[in-house]
Amino acid sequence: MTPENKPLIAGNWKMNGLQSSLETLTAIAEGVSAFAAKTDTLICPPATLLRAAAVISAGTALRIGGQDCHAAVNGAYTGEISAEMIADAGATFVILGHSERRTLQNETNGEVSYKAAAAHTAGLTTIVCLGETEAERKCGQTLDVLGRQLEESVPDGATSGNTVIAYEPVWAIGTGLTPTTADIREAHAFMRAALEARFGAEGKTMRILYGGSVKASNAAELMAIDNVDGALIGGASLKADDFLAIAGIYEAI
Ligand SMILES: O=C(CO)COP(=O)(O)O
Repeated sequence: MTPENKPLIAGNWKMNGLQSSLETLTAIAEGVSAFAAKTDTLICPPATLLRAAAVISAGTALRIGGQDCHAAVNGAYTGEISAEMIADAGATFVILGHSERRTLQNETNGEVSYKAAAAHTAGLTTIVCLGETEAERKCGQTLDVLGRQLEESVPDGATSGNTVIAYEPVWAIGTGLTPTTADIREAHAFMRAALEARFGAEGKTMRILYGGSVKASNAAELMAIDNVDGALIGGASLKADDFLAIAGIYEAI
């Protein structure tokens, strides 16, 4: 990582969060300042809370992101949200290609790449998610899948400033299961090499997060693995204490 690229602890609230959840966001925004010298922090709430979250976090170290955007700048796309709208709400990041979207919305690598290019144009930093299914892992295809997803989902023009990769094995999401340390090390080393081969120095410093059943009890061990530059957290980001416990682990390192 470059000096300006600290580890990133990011929370994905998925389809969770009402106006009352802004109390949690406020507690997180207040709490992360203690770790800001060593760690970047981000919460991606549902779209309905984006603007309020951006207002609450303004002036704090906490960054706010969307969970998806459309590839088009604007137009007749009922129900969709553009990258520019996310930026206009005050957010600076967007998660793209999450496996829940790849699976439920049949989102393809190509679509993720178009969305990422649109997000970069709007000035957003993208978190491009990838990861193998349980069946792919069992067939020994994990690295092939990661290589293809990286190649096809990350657009040309990606830099260490505008792009973060998140490795989220599909079978580890919300299950309490995580890959072994050796498996994560192998996957992240493989992705690092692929990013360097394609993006040179930028690929060397692009952050690669691990996601999938990250909790306060396993975060320190997971974040200590080579080429793991932070975490993308689902369930454990919904409670301020849990999220802050994870965001604080770099203080001890
Ligand atoms: O999908 C995830 C984050 O994007 C991970 O979810 P969990 O942390 O709940 O396993």
